[in-house]
Amino acid sequence: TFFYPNAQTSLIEHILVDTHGAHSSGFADAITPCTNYVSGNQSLGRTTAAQWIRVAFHDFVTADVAAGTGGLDASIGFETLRAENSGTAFNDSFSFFRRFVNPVISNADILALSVVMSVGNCGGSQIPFRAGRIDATEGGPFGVPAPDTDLATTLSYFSGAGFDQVDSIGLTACGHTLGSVHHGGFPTVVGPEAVTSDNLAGGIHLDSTVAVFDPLVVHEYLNGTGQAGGPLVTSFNVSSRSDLRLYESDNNATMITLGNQGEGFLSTCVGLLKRMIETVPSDVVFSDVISPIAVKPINATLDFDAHGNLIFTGYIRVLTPTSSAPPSTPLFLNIPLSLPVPLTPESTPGTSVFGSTTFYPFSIPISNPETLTSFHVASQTFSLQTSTFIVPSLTTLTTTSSSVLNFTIATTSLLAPSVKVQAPVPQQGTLGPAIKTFDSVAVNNVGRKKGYALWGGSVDIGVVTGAVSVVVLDEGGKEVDIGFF
Ligand code: HEM
Repeated sequence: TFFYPNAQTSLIEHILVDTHGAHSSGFADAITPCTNYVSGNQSLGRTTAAQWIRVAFHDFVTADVAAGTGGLDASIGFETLRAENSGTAFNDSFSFFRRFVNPVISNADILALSVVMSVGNCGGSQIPFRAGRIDATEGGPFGVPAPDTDLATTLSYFSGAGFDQVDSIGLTACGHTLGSVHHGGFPTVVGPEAVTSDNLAGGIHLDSTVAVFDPLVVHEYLNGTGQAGGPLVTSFNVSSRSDLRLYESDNNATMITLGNQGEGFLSTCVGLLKRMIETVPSDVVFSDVISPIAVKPINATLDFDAHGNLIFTGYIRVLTPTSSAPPSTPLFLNIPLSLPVPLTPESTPGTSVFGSTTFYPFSIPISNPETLTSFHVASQTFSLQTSTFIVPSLTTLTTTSSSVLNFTIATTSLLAPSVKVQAPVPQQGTLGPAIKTFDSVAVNNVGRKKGYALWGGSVDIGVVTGAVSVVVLDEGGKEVDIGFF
């Protein structure tokens, strides 16, 4: 499959941009509307968008930036039984994230992306997202501030993660614009009187707009209006007033500054939350920022149709910003030595905070694959290779409890291709999957078709939690083609 600009960016951009309507990834369903609780009954009074941000905070704050360890590495998945990680948020989130983890999207990247998505889809501004986080294989150190943690200890936890007092106040205010403190999990902060028939976990909102990422928490705290900063300011239990201690620690100077920023608070939060999700172990190499792609080939690949003919198939997705009119001129796909192929859009668009998306399916017969070195659409050129491809119609992953992958690869070369298969699989101690790699998978010649040699192989993977990748490598170990099943 031809991924633009590469598999990791393309698949993450899909989660970020294809949020609603046609071809959505399903990720944003969990936080749509932003009051939604995806892991249980709506009457519990829990909200998924808020949970995701809190989970990322707990993963981050035990970082040791001086040592270059910890941070956003999904170690939190192994730490859910710790008292400092009280509440259902951690297992709720990882159970939902699980199916989105694959060989090019780590648990930690999904967790970081969940922050970007909660903030960006619930009223906040877009946090630039970079990929490449590496998952921890075990729990990390303790050190998450709790409601009864004293100020000095709280500040020392933040400082270990690279955040000074001003940063810590700002980050906490940004986090506490969404969600609640629940009696279920925090009975020493919120009393049993919060529990009602439509609020069974007894959540008291941190500000009056529980599901809107806005500056209200700061204003309500400063003015004593609405939720007055929330239960961590107002708790009946003085020792549980951790937000009050933190906010007052510089005589409210930082909170007043944040209040004076008005909507500018949202940019402050982008900066702080970006730093939070980019606090990672020192061996992480980040990708470029993954931004919405205007003209995007999707699932573009060579394949054989039902009659055994070679086709070039897939979609072109065109993203139209909310402010502009949808594309009106017909779109053409140009391939070398052929007439332009007019593309007809699907009737259902996709929608997102970035605008609307129009999907143009294509399936073009190819008689001279050696000339298909690039294709052009909407004045953009995409280069590709056609000497080796994983054949989608001849590749299957059985989705019974134990999965078997049967794949077929087409090559112009008569040498057997070198194949690596990777699969997300369950692991002990966390709901986050681990990636299992099958190197140098055996292949057999299974015939010829349209000038290609066909190679078949099979991998008995066992339990699989998400998309499995097949990678064809050249002699130098460089990726020639990759497909997901
Ligand atoms: C002194 C530091 C902090 C303390 C002691 C603290 C403590 C807490 C507690 C006890 C809850 C209630 C959880 C529940 O009932 O489910 C909570 C909720 C929350 N916290 Fe913090 N927090 C701190 C800083 C932060 C930071 C820096 C962020 C993120 C940037 C954050 C994000 C959240 C969010 C989004 C919620 C709502 C969760 C939900 O509704 O499920 N917190 N916090």
